[in-house]
Amino acid sequence: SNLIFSITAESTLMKQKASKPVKEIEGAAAPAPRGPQRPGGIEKAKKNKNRRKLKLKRKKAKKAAAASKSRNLASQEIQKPAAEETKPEQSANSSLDMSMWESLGVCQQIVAALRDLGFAEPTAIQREAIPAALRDRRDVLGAAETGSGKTLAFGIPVIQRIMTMKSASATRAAAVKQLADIDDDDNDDVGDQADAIESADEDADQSPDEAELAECGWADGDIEEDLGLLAGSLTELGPDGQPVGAPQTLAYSAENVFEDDGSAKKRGGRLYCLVLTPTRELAKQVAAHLQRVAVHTGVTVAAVLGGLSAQRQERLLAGRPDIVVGTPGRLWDLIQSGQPHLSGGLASLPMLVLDEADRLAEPGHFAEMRALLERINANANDDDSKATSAERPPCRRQTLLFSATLTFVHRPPERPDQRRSKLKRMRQLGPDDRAAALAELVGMSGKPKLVDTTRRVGGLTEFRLDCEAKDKDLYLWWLLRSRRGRTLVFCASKDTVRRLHRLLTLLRCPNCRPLHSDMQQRQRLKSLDRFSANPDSVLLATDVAARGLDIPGVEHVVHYQ
Ligand SMILES: Nc1ncnc2c1ncn2[C@@H]1O[C@H](COP(=O)(O)OP(=O)(O)OP(=O)(O)O)[C@@H](O)[C@H]1O
Repeated sequence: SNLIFSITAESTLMKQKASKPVKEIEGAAAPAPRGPQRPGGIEKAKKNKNRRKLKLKRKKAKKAAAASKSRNLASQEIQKPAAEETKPEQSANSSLDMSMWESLGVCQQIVAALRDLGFAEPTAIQREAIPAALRDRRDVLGAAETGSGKTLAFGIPVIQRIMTMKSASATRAAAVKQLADIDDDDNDDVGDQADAIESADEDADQSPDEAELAECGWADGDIEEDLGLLAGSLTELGPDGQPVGAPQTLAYSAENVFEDDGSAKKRGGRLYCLVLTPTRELAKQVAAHLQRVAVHTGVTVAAVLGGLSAQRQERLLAGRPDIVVGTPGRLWDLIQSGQPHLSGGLASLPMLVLDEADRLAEPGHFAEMRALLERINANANDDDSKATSAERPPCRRQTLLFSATLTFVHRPPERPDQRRSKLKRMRQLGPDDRAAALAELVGMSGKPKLVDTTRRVGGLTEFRLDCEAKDKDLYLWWLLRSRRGRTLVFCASKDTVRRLHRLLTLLRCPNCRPLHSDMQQRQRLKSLDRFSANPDSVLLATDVAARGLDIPGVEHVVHYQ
């Protein structure tokens, strides 16, 4: 049958090929007969030549007539087929309803990129974190499981806030230019002028300088290799923050970064955001993700990775990307070596992101992360003191911390002096207190917005019941009496399972069965069967015995600790 199929397919193809030219010719003119040329038949050849000329003339005349006829037709009608051809590709995402993003306050340039990616709706963590970070400018502590879209939950507010800050800085620069152009001796508002000029000077100080770049070892050779790590788009923004003209996708090159007419200097600027990730791979992934969303915004992103040579890193950072993504170790090395974009940028860093903070808090990373945080926080404090002296506008840093779980604060980093007491204190904290403790560690300002979608996975609701040890049995009994449905009670030891089984049987708790590793296999299977078969039953189990069991329809899980 394979053979038959293959022949059928081929003959269909051949038929199509054969029919196509026929169809085309039918619509135009009759094909010229292609007979074999007999050598020596000059007369005949001449006749044939004349005939071909005549046919060519007729064909041209027909074509001209058709063209003039078509000119008289409505232009839309002529272009219709071409438009229809491109339509399917364009309409794939253009029909998406992006109103949910808009309702979160996401700007058009970012919505356009999300549309290109086919992301019609925000995920749960994005729905909650974006307005808090973007509209309310709050610090955010976000917890959501892997693959839930955490990168854009912090990435969108970061990119959009940078757009706003850059636009404000462009407005200031324009104001300074205007002021410089006006020769106004009677200007009362001298203070304002001075402020505007000062901020313009700050901007100018942060522009890339070619001599500085040369010092950093910039050479034309490897520029192409860097393109994948430093990319973005260029959209000129007007004073109102809206794009002027069509967005241009940028492929960075030597020309458009350093040898243009000065626009590169305008583009390169301060460090707006530092994103810390625990691994190189994640840094690369996060940077790529942010770049895709920033494609129409003019915001630039660079990943500083452990595997890159120091020279290449210097070159990347010499481009003064708005966002730098990297691991704490590598970033700390660069800061210590005095890398100007990073060291200078920390002095008044507007935004800080900790991605996968639970892993960043592990001992392997924590020493460097703490050093980095201390440096950033020290600078922020310096900045605050300057702000009060009215030399500069106050710059409150916004911190966004995301993690797969917030439970990592159970395992705080080693602090030899306070180790025991702090551990003990953390264990006693509830989720909100834990978040607050973490916020304090990172140096978050105010009360951060806590967004934890892990507590709501699949409609799961988690409660904790605090009580005296002597009242634990009473509360368990109360729980089992007040909540009907299949209930699994995890116990820490076999002895507890035995004791609770005896107690609950005495208290006439119905359909209560034990499960632990000292039981015979037959008894264990019986307990499991009864529990699975009865929708209103209780299984008292050690976590070792019950691990990996897949029992459908469990209504309640109790951790008897
Ligand atoms: N709103 C959305 N709609 C559809 N897909 C999305 C949306 N947001 C993110 N994604 C996609 O979901 C995938 C997971 O996103 P992301 O990497 O941000 O998750 P994560 O929570 O950070 O996971 P991890 O912990 O593994 O890093 C990515 O491929 C991303 O492109």
